[in-house]
Parts: sequence; C-alpha cells; structure tokens
Amino acid sequence: MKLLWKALLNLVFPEGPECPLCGGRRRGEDVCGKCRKIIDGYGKEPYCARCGRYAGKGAVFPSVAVHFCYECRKHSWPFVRARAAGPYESVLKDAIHRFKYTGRRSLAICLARLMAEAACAGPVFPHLDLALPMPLSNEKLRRRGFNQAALLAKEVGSLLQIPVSEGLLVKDFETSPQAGLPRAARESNLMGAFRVTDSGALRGRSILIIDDVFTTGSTMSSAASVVRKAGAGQVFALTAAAGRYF
Ligand SMILES: O=C(O)c1cc(=O)[nH]c(=O)n1[C@@H]1O[C@H](COP(=O)(O)O)[C@@H](O)[C@H]1O
Repeated sequence: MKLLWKALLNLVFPEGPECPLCGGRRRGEDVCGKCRKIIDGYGKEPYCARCGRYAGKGAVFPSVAVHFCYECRKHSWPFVRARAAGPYESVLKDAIHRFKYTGRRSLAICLARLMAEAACAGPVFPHLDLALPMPLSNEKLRRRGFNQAALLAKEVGSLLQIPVSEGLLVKDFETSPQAGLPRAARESNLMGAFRVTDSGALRGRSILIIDDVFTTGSTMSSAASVVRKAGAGQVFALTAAAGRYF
C-alpha cells in the first residue's frame, strides 16, 4: 500500500532534484518537506524583537507576542532590528557550512529565499533604499574566492527589489575568525576594520546589511556603527541564521 501510494505520488508529483538544504529528495521548487517543516517551525519559535536571536532552552522571556532578550533590554545596537531565516543549527548550519567552506555557491539562492521570507514575515523592515553585503578583507576574498554575504545580498536584493551595492562598505584588514573568540574579544577584534568608501551614497538612506550569521552581533554592530557614522538613516540587519540567547 505504501509503495503504491509512493508510486502514485511520483506519477502526480515527480520527484525533483535534491533539496538544497539537506540533499534529500524534494517535489516542489523550494526545499524538501522535512526541511520546510523545520524552517516553518523556526518561524513559530520565540525570538527577540530587536536582535532576532532565538530563545534557547531555559531562556526567560515574557509571555507576550513582542519581547526583547535580556541583552537587548540592557544594551542598544546601532541597527534598528535584525532578523534571520532561523537559528544557526541543524539544516541551516549545515547548509551555511557547505555554502561557505565547500564553495557550494548555488546555495545562496535557497538561503536568500528563506531570508526574504523572514524579511516579509510581518512589518519587519520599512522601506529600504539599499542593501550592503558584509564585506570580507581582500586577503579572505582571495583565499575563499567569493564573498558569501555578497552572493546572499545579490539574491535577497533581487527578491526584495532593493538595489545592492558592493564596495560601499569595505573591510580594510583581515581579522581572526569570530567563531571561537569570547564575546569581548569579538568586539575588539573588529575595531577599525570596516570603512565606508562613499558616505554621500549612504546619507539619510535606509540601509539593510546582509551577512550569513549573527552570533554575538559584534560583526553586525561594528558594520552598522560605521554605516551610521557615515550618515545613513536607519540601519537594519538580515542574516541566514542567528544564534540563540539564554
Ligand atoms: O569568519 C568569521 O569571522 C566567522 C567564522 C566562523 O567560523 N563562523 C562565523 O560565524 N564567522 C563570522 O562571524 C560573524 C558572526 O559572529 P558575531 O560577530 O559574533 O555575530 C559573521 O560575520 C560570520 O560570517
């Protein structure tokens, strides 16, 4: 019976190519049913309305629709709010690793689609004038061969119909990878690393900064601060994944 049902399903909805997230079989255009369920589940999880990070096990949050994590209640950010497609774990984490470290550039399309979904889930971002990818240093760019944030920004920009400018925000020198550094070191690690090349192009404009991951927010915060100092209006942030707060 199960086999017959599968054969019938295959006739009506022939199996498509691999799911870009998990590599399993999918029938539609998007991700496979299993990954779709995981992603939709993330959309129902509690998250901080400011930094967009997801509540971890044991996190204390008020039982109201809009809440801020402990850090965002104490601390202000140079961006108005940040959002992500989901937490940095499971299929999203695996996909980001394959994208970034094994050069599967085509994953930008799928990840950007999930990011655009998160951006459109309610009045998250107002009118946006321009999207800026998180820059890599020239050294890192040469080594990796591509900037993962720039690939994501290109796709997100076309889905959300926002112009994307690469080269307005640059990273002048290579810094130690953020992963593995304690929080305080993550902030000082990036000091003076970002620069805006043409502040006139940002003045008064509403900016979306795009990156792959938001963990402590130090990278996004450093970049957003430089963009604000260059005269931008409001700054928002969008990443493929965000950490959890506890
Ligand atoms: O290159 C990195 O700094 C980096 C290495 C790594 O293994 N994982 C990782 O998330 N990152 C970057 O670290 C930043 C997120 O860390 P926070 O600055 O703590 O939010 C993003 O720009 C990531 O691209």
